[in-house]
Amino acid sequence: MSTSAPPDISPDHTPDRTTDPELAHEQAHLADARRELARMRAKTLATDRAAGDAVSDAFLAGALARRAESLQDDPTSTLFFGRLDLDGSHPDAQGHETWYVGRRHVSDEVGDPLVIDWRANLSGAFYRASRTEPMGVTRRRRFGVDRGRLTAYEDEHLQDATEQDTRSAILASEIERPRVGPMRDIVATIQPEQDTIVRAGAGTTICVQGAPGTGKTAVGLHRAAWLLYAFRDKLSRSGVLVVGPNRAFLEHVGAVLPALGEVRVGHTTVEELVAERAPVRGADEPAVAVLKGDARMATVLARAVAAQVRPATEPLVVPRGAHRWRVPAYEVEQLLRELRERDIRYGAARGVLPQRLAHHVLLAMERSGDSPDDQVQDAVARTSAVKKYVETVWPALDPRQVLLGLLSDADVLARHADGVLTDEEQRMLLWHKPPRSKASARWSLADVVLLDELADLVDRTPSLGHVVLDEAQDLSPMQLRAVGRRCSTGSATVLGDIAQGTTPWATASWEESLAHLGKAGSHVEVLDRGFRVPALVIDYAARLLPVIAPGLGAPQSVRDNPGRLDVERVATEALPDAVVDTVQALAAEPGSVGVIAPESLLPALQRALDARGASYGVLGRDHGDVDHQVDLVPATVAKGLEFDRVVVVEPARIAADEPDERTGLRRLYVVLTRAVSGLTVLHSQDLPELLATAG
Ligand SMILES: Nc1ncnc2c1ncn2[C@@H]1O[C@H](COP(=O)(O)OP(=O)(O)OP(=O)(O)O)[C@@H](O)[C@H]1O
Repeated sequence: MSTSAPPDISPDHTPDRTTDPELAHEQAHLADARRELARMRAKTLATDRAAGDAVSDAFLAGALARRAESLQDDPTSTLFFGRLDLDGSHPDAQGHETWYVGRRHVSDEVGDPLVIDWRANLSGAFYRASRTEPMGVTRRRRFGVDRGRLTAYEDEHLQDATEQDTRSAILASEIERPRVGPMRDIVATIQPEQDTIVRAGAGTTICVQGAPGTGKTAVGLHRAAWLLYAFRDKLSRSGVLVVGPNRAFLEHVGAVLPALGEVRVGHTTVEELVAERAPVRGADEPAVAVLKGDARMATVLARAVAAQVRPATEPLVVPRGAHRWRVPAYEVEQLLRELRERDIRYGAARGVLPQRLAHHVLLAMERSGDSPDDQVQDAVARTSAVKKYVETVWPALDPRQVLLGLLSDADVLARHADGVLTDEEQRMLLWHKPPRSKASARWSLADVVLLDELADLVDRTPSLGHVVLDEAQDLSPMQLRAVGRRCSTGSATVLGDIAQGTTPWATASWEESLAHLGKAGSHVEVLDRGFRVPALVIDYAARLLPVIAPGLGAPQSVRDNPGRLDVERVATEALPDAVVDTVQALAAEPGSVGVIAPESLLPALQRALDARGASYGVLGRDHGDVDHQVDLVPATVAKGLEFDRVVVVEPARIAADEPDERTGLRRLYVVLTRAVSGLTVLHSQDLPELLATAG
């Protein structure tokens, strides 16, 4: 590999930017591309917005405004970060030898591309071409950039057998940069194993198991952006959704897709996803929540809904003029049986029932010599006699009423749970003090997930085109079903790490999770190169792995910097001040600082920080609209986040706050793996045994 490295990469190889002709040539191409982008934008702004009628005009104006916005140049960034030189063998080369790869497509007046989108077919070679499979690439060039200027380039001549592979300094500098603010995109440095996941087809559900910091979240978000590019028509209609563990996480990752030009992707949590069914106002004991999240509940609920259809014991009688038309009960019963056997939702069957009954009335009319037409059938279907009859045999359902019945009445529950749940399990489910009505019930999150299942049994939940489900290891089978029904006709990207499962219902295997999601048999890919956590820190955290996830390995840190690890014991009463001292020392350098502590210690830490005039935010409480260098993070909120430097306070207590030892140590594993450059552990209690003993 030949390089021309900038001061910010390696001071030993500083090129003279003013005289390096190659860099000057590339800088000139960048200037051309900027000019053409400005031209494209000006043309869009000058486009006539009158399409004909007012609605079309408004639609066109909106589309043009969005396009103009997406064509806005960002002077702090460059329009491309890579270049491909191709031989004639690449199928998409179209006679061009040189292609520049960037965040968006830029073309000149006659339509010739100056920059191609990183998601275009051809760009795949930028990420995946190798010496063993050059994909028609003779030279791959990566650019070092600094504040909107090209500062360096690195070349790989993939078809030159004499050239040695060397480590990319540009990739290294990207990975080593101090973290500030929310997560950034990684388009310039997506790795080959990541790119394979990003570009998996629209119909493909893929599950990624990866240790902390292996880029799962980054890959999931880039996959969403790629899908929206490659299948724009289909997916912009059906929609793409990102589901993450909590709001703090969504705020951390929420800027990535807009930065890639995708502003219409929803970001939500499982809790928010099902919130339309009822507000969460109660909580369950862990054992009850585990049971309510068990997939067997789906069978109980399906039975409860099916049982709402009542046998037809009376004939249907429809008065019309001087006549009273009758459909005998056995005929209605036959009709109900047919509808029950069809694979349609309760509500859909109820919707067609009036017409079916009316049709039988019509048959009776015909038998008596009348010749009624379709309008008569419609009129009969709308009569109050038919409506009332439908209400008795196939009543309207409120999911909350059905669940209220199940959880408050032992007989009702026994009828539907017989052979599915044990007597003991049925006892656990029943409310000790049933609420008076569905409106006064204090539904727990697990209840609301059951309501979501019930709602779907009544009326099919619309499916999106694609769902990216992050931290998926933490979802119960019933929660996975809730997400799965939202991509039942689409596909999913399922991201997680079994070792980071911190719920009592966390999954033991991806095969199981995928089956509950409705995507059984989907491919599971493992990522094992760690881009976040430096070696010293990951080795320390990995001491927990044999207990929390036997069989799973630690990531191989690809960071050059081994990182810093300090473990310090202080007296209990001195702990808050020791935390503030450490935070102030760490905050003297650029980069974010996360102080991760057990919930119960937060008030004392806040008092100590306030007393010393420190400026900080509290994640999970404050909204992410203000960026603080220092964040106080309850241990339960830390999942998926990263900070340049992390202070973990009182690990033994973080572990002890969880319902069992394994979950406690898994929580600890999560918090110990948030650091990009350094980890400080401050404790007054003894450390958990696995951390205390040298690894
Ligand atoms: N190819 C890459 N180039 C540069 N940075 C990368 C790359 N892949 C991942 N990263 C960076 O590594 C860090 C960790 O990535 P990410 O948060 O996606 O990991 P994760 O596997 O989801 O971690 P966790 O399991 O802890 O949630 C992020 O800062 C991300 O930008």
